[in-house]
Amino acid sequence: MKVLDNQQMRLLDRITTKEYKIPGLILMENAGMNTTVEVMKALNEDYRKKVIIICGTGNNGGDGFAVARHLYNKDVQVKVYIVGDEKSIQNDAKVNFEAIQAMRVSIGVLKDENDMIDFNLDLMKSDIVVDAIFGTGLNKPVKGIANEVIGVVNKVKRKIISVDIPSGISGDTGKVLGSAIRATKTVAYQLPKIGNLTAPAIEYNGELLICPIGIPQEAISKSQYEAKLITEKTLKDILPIRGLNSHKGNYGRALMIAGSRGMTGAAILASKAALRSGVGMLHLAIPEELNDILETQLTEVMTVPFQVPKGNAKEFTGVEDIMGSLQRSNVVALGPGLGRSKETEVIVERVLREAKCPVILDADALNVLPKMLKLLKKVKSRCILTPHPGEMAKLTGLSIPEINENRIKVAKDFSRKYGVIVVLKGASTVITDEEGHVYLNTTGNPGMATAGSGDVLTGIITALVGQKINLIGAAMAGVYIHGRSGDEAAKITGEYGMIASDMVREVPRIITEIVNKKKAFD
Ligand SMILES: NC(=O)C1=CN([C@@H]2O[C@H](COP(=O)(O)OP(=O)(O)OC[C@H]3O[C@@H](n4cnc5c(N)ncnc54)[C@H](O)[C@@H]3O)[C@@H](O)[C@H]2O)[C@@H](O)CC1
Ligand SMILES: Nc1ncnc2c1ncn2[C@@H]1O[C@H](COP(=O)(O)OP(=O)(O)O)[C@@H](O)[C@H]1O
Ligand SMILES: [K+]
Repeated sequence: MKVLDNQQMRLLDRITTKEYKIPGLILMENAGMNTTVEVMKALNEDYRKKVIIICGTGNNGGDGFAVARHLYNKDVQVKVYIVGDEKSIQNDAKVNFEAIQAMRVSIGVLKDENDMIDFNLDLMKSDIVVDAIFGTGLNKPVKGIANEVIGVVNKVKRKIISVDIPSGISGDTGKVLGSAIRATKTVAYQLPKIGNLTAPAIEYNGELLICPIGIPQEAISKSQYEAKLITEKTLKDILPIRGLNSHKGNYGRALMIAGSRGMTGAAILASKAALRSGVGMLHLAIPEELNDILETQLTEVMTVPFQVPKGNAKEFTGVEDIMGSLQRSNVVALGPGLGRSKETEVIVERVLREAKCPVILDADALNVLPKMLKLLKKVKSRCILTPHPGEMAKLTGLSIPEINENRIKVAKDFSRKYGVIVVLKGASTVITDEEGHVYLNTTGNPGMATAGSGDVLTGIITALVGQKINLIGAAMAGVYIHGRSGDEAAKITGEYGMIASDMVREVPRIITEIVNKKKAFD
């Protein structure tokens, strides 16, 4: 599904009205109708409940007036408040404004401090608030009366339904411009905007619903977009159905270089996740002293034990055993629990110089990478990097807040500069490729903020690349499946107590569910 910025959304609206001859008023009517359905659900057919609709003077406010009209017609107790000067209401919004005036819907105007007294009283008596102050037209920080209104609405703890985007959130970036409504539910129109899907806005949306408003599919298919949202439908085109006559050789021979003393768990989690994601054969390179432990834990994995020198890393001849295995592999992943030793540096450097197959770099491989960043450009195959914001900070020299405020830009710039795929992890994971394409994932939950969760992701992506899924497809499918596995695990265990192994357990079921739907579809 396409994800647009404000300007792209405005352009799509304009094309719909100009080229497809669908008046803006029809779109507004659909938007109003669909939002009314959500308000009715929130009312739960209790007509004693009161609804306050706060409208700005632009088209977002126009949608709010349309909602007011429909609710009033259904005998719901509605009060509309306008933030700003009603004289500046124009065009489609004006049509709806004049309609509710003619219908004698109760309307108040909020221009200054004095108007806040009645508003506050009404707010206390209300059950549901519809937020139609600003939508995609917000173009500067919220100040003055609008800022005050947002402040009191957030404090009063009512159910809040935001129209298109929580007011105060930039549709372009997801940043809070001054202050923003913290909604219970957001009804986004036709397509999500960047601001609906990127942090920090995801804290403000509440439940996000995407409602069609009648923009023609053809116009959508031609429209420009900033990013694509990864959905189950995306995966149906990525995950292959296994041939009846296939054998393990068809599903890849992956090499995982992971684990060190004190961090064998990372190697175990990444390996199990890879096996549970369908890789044909998995080799795990680990320091020889850990071989027995890992062989006992991982029945189906073949280990590649290597010698680690006691003193001088220059005598690290064990790296040749890893390189030997690398030559026979069709994907290599390195980093989980590898440690930040000199040996890790040698391994990462040798893999980057010698690998002919795709390379997946995570965790400690990323931690030592800043010393040899230029090598990324020399890799014979393609690379996927899976940093969390802390690792990305080391790779870019930016601070973690700088990264989190500009997640898409940071990932995109890095992908372009070094010619790699970046999976910037965290709530709403961003994936970018060498050509500047951006993909967003919204599966997952805060329960996944637990040690080992990233190792599971690396395992899944490795297995998918091993199964010859193209790299960007594997990254997309990997983060989606990983997030869904986290969501399933949270349903059983809850977010507090879930651990990375719980996610691994859910991975095969999620993949099967998606592939079965694909089979039914085909
Ligand atoms: N055909 C269309 O264009 C459609 C638009 N729709 C709605 O229209 C919205 C976009 O409408 P608009 O482009 O009119 O803009 P908005 O209604 O989002 O708000 C912008 C209005 O507020 C003012 N403004 C912006 N930032 C401000 C600030 N910080 N403080 C005070 N005033 C500020 C602007 O000057 C403008 O008048 C969408 O989010 C959606 O809800 C829908 O009705 C569907 C159809
Ligand atoms: N709040 C959240 N919502 C969705 N996904 C999350 C959230 N917190 C963490 N995750 C996911 O969990 C994983 C954590 O990975 P990482 O930070 O590398 O953990 P570790 O190094 O302990 O394995 C990432 O894939 C991340 O996207
Ligand atoms: K809004």
